[in-house]
Amino acid sequence: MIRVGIVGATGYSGVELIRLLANHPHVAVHRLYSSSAEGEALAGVFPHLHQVQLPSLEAIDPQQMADDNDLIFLATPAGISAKLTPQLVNRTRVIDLSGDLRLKSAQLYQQWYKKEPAEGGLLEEAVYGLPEWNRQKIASARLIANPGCYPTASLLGLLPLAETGLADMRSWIIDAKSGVSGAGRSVSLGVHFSEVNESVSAYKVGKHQHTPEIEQELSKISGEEALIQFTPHLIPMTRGILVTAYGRLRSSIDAEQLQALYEKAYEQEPFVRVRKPGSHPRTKEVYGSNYCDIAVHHDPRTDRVIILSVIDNVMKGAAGQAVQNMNLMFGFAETAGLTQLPVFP
Ligand SMILES: NC(=O)C1=CN([C@@H]2O[C@H](COP(=O)(O)OP(=O)(O)OC[C@H]3O[C@@H](n4cnc5c(N)ncnc54)[C@H](OP(=O)(O)O)[C@@H]3O)[C@@H](O)[C@H]2O)C=CC1
Ligand SMILES: CC(=O)N[C@@H](CCC(=O)OP(=O)(O)O)C(=O)O
Repeated sequence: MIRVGIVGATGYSGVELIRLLANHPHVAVHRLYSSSAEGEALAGVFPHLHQVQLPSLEAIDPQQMADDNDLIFLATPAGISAKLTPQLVNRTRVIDLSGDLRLKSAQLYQQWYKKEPAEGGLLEEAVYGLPEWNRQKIASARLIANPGCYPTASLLGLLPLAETGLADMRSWIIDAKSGVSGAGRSVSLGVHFSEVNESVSAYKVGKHQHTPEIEQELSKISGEEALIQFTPHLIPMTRGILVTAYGRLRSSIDAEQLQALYEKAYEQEPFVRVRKPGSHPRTKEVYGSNYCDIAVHHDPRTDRVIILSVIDNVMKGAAGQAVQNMNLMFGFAETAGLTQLPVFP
């Protein structure tokens, strides 16, 4: 059994990590840390955890945290990991769920997150934790930058095409919709029930912090500079992301070839399911699971490729993917603790 500590256990990704790790065969949830509720029981924050055996919330003390845990998950807002990780990484392993360590360029981080970047050495060392495309590096890493929720759905959808060199990497428009849990648990007017319910809105148009992350990873795999148009929308539901991506190819490919390309790319992957032609995945069909479901279409009239990709933002978009990364880092079965089927209906 490895000893795992979670910082940010009182948040949505943190409590989802607990749900997954409570049933993990090789993990003990050893320590929980909080910046606001030290000394309290987690069940005081989350009554659904009443009578579940869990450690109480402790103050954040990096020295002690490194001594006490084989792995620390940082399920904290942007800006925290940049400060905590340098004190942890030489002494324990770290999986950061925030955006602090995903961008290799400190200047891009500053520009899109409007915060002080982590030191250069950390940005260089952090391994981008998208297992389907970076499995080997993850397995030997001591520091993982867990991908963002929108990038996870977008990249799993686009990378098989990006890899072939067939796609025009400056032509892609990514239209994405997210449930409200993507914004985390803290209260704000933007996620107030009466403002979100029965309404759909775009936000951060042309300014969303996941834009450079998606471009960075598309560029890495395609070998050319990707430039995307990314627009996120908020939808009145709790969990789920639907990405609809539109792009052009440099040379024509028919629908059967496109389908075969995706089926081959993901045939060995436990968590990516390529749908049959004509099927349109719904967020409900991955709810509560670590699956990403993808469908690919070619519209011969406009000569555009349309990719649909759905995930549960708290699972494959955050905690589920973090557990998948942990499994790889520690040599456990990749699916350990992650075999839940989607909750349906
Ligand atoms: N929700 C989602 O779908 C996704 C979230 N993420 C990322 O994961 C991270 C966590 O997100 P999420 O769980 O939604 O966020 P929440 O807002 O739900 O929870 C974040 C937690 O961080 C802790 N925290 C706040 N300030 C500090 C601080 N100064 N020092 C230490 N801890 C602090 C809080 O716990 P306490 O008060 O107990 O310290 C809080 O409960 C974020 O970086 C987010 O962007 C990534 C992908 C998807
Ligand atoms: C619905 C909603 O608000 N979603 C959040 C998801 C991003 C997130 O979780 O932040 P990082 O991945 O950058 O850490 C947003 O759009 O900012």
